[in-house]
Amino acid sequence: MELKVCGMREPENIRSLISEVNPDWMGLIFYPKSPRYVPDEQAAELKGQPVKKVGVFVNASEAEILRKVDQFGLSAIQLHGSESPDFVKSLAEKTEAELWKVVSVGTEIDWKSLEGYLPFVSKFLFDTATAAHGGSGKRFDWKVLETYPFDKGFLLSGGLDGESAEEVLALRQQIPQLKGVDLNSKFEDAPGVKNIEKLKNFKSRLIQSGTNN
Ligand SMILES: O=C(O)c1ccccc1NCC(=O)[C@H](O)[C@H](O)COP(=O)(O)O
Repeated sequence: MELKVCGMREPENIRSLISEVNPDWMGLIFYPKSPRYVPDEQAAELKGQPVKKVGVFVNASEAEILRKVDQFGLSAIQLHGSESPDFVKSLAEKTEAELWKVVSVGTEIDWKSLEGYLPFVSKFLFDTATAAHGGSGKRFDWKVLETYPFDKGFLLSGGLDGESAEEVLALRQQIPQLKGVDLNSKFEDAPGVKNIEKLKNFKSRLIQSGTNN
């Protein structure tokens, strides 16, 4: 299973994350209204960190996204707003970075509306719909994923906590397209500061169950 730890910002905390947790992905939030917002001034320090970085954007312009890809050395772009398939297509023509489309989940999902993204995204990420867009610490009802109709892999997000590992693994038995998890506010000591022990514990629970691949 892939592990993404989102909302990182503090250099010391990032160094501990990489050396002690070694996630597949580290999320940097470029949405100015987020309490986890990463300002441009941190680019020089964060760009060289030895972990794949995914930038989180909410309805940002194409130029802004491409600038951050370069500045921060992003390997992936997480589109967390209402970006259209045409917007994603245009971006795909201009960057080598992977594109991830977030699906904000309320009570149901219109699978047909996601078809237009399929040629351009490497994965979907399902998160709980809230006014703040992300980082809510709230779960949605995972039952809506039981009818997931595509081969494309996806990440599960939204309110995952230390107790979620076993439930995630059980869900993966049902839905093999579930390729990984996205951890954020439930693993924080403060916005943008992760509790490394909690993350290590979660990861070891995934590994102990023998499916961390
Ligand atoms: O985390 C934020 O502050 C945030 C704000 C606006 C858009 C996206 C944001 N986070 C992106 C993520 O991928 C989070 O990990 C995801 O929303 C899950 O967060 P949580 O429910 O706290 O686990």
